[in-house]
Amino acid sequence: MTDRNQLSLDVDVQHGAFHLAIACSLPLAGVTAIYGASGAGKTTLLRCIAGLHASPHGHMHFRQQHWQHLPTHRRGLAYVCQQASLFPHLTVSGNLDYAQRRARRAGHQREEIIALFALAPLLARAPQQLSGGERQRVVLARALLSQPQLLLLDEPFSGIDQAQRTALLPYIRHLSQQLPIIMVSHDLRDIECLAQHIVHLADGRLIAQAPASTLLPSLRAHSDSDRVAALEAENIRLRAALAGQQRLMG
Ligand SMILES: Nc1ncnc2c1ncn2[C@@H]1O[C@H](COP(=O)(O)OP(=O)(O)OP(=O)(O)O)[C@@H](O)[C@H]1O
Repeated sequence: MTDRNQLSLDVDVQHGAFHLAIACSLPLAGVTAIYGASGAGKTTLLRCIAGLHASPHGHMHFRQQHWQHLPTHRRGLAYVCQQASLFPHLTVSGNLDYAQRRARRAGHQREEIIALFALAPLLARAPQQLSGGERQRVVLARALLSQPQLLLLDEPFSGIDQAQRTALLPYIRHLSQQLPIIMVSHDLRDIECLAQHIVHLADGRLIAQAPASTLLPSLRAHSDSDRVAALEAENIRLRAALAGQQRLMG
């Protein structure tokens, strides 16, 4: 049996040529960030936790419950995928009502959630009338209406601009004081702002996991040198293209 405050997992998933094999225990407090480059397997790992990818030979324990063979809807979690959408034909209020009707337990906290996400002025609007940040607040509120024990967020800031991102951060920080969050991100700024613990993946493998304060300095140093290398490569490409054009023009 595992610690009550940990999610312990051992997953092994093959997607064509991609192989994810991860065994670790994640703290169930605050925000745990799953970090890595594009294609590292972050979303695949999150979907395994959600029960959306089967890993028949592994194991998964959440607060001493066996999750290995439990379907998604019985795990008591909420999963907010990248660019999660709202029903376009329903207002914000209608979207929340729909989620509440589908919740397993009787929802008594609708008003609380509306206040928490400052949604009162938006209730009568259609999803098309919301900014990206407002839409994300509704998506998070909708996820919370199911009263989850764990919230999974896949790139919660994708598709929204810097100002909206800054406005959304305190909502997620506040939520993380109420329930554990596991968040996928490839952006160290988000992780710095939110995460207490980091799981670093590369090519489907666990590279490191540690408290954010321990791991962030080395991740920052790596990401700076990656950025410099990418800029240099772009510079070389542009100079070669320019030289080619000059040759063509004689
Ligand atoms: N259903 C699938 N079938 C086949 N290959 C898949 C499937 N899902 C993901 N992959 C592949 O698995 C690898 C990991 O994908 P995943 O989405 O987990 O990476 P990621 O780290 O979340 O990347 P990103 O940051 O770009 O979203 C990728 O090479 C992807 O093409």
